[in-house]
Amino acid sequence: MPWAGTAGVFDTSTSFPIPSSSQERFLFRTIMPSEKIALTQTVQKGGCAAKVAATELRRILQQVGFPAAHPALMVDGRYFDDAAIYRVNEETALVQTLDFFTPIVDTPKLFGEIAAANALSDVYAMGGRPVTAMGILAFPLAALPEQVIVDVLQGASDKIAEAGANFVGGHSIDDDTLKFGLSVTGFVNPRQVWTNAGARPGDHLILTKALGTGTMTAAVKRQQLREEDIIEALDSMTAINNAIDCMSPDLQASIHAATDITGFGFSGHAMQLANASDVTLCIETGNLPRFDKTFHCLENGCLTKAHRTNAEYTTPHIDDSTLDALHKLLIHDPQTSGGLLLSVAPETSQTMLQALHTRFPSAVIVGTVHPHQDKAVQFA
Ligand SMILES: Nc1ncnc2c1ncn2[C@@H]1O[C@H](COP(=O)(O)OP(=O)(O)OP(=O)(O)O)[C@@H](O)[C@H]1O
Ligand SMILES: [Mg+2]
Repeated sequence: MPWAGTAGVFDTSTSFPIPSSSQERFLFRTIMPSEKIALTQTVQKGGCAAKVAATELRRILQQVGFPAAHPALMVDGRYFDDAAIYRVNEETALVQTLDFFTPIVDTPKLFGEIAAANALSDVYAMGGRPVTAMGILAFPLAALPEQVIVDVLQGASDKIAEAGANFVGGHSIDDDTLKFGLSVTGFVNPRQVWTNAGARPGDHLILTKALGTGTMTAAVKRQQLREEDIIEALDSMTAINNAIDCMSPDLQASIHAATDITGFGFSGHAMQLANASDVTLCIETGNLPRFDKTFHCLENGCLTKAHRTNAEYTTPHIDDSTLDALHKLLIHDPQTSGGLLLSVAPETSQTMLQALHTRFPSAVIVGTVHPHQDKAVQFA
C-alpha cells in the first residue's frame, strides 16, 4: 500500500510531535523513546528544500564587501560553484565546503547519513576527495532525548568513514530546532579541478542519480508516505557521490565540468553550470531519471516552497515551453544529496556510463552541450 496515511492525520503508532509547552517538553524528553520521535514533525521544512532561495542568496551576497581574493584562490564564493579551491602547491589544492539543514527524514541515524553524504558531495563535485569533516549541530536539548543526537552523529560518522575521511570534531549549540551538517575539507590536483565553468560544446551530459527526493520527502513530512515507502530515495540520498573512484585517470580527465544537483533543483544547477561555462545545455527531458513514486507525489501536490522559488530563479533563463506540467515540476524539484551532473567529452561518455553504473545504477546521458544560445538550458 503506497499511501500509508492521510495528510494532516497524525499516526501515533509510529511517531509523536514535539509538544510546545516547556513542561510537556520535559516530560516528553524523559519518557519518549528516541525511535518513536518523527524528526520531520519537529521542523517546518527539511533538507536542501530549506536552502535560502538562490535569487535572495545572490542579492544578499552582492551587498557584502568580501576581501580581495588571494592569488592562490582558484574558486571562491563569487563563482557560485560547489566548493572553494585554494592552491597549496603544484600538486595539491584544498577543497572546502559546508552544508547543514533541518531533518528531512524521521529516523535520526538516517538523517545523519543523508546530511553527511550531502555535505561530502560538494568535494566530489569539484573532482576532489574528502579528508576531514567537522560536525555542525544545533539541538533542542530540552525537547529531544540525547539518543537522537548520538544516532545522528553515528550516521554521519559511518558515512565519513565510508568516504575514507576523518571525523575530526565540530561545534554544537542549544537551539529550538534540530539542524545538522558538516564542514568538509578535501584535496584535489589543481590541474584536475572539475569546476562548473568548463563545459564545452559537443560534450555529453550525464546525471548520476534519479530526481524526486524533494517531493517524496515532502510526502513523508505530510505523513502521506512513510520512510519504508521511499526506500529507493533513501538509498539514493545516503549514497556518497564518490564517482571519481569508479574512473580511470583518462576518464577523470575527460570530465570538463561538474556540479551536484541539490536544493536549486535540476533546472537551477544546470542553469548555473551553463552560465558559468557560457554554453547552452540541451536536455532530453524524457531521459531525466526519476524514482518510481516521483510523479505520484508531484501529482498529489507534495510540493515545497523551493519548487516555486526554483521556478522563479530559472524561468527567465530556460526554455521549458514544450514540457507538460509534471515535467515542469520535476525539473524544479529540490534535491537533497542529489546526483552529479557531469559534462563529458563525447568520445568517452559510453565508457564513463559503464564505469559509473558500478556505483550509480541510475546514471544516464540526459543531454548535450551547445554553443551559447538565447537560453541557458533548453528542455526538449
Ligand atoms: N552564508 C554564506 N556566506 C558566504 N557565502 C555563502 C553563504 N551561503 C552560501 N554562500 C555561497 O553561495 C554559493 C551558493 O551556495 P550553495 O549553498 O547553493 O552552493 P552549494 O554548496 O553548491 O550548494 P549545495 O551544498 O546544496 O550543493 C556558494 O558559492 C556558497 O559558498
Ligand atoms: Mg553543490
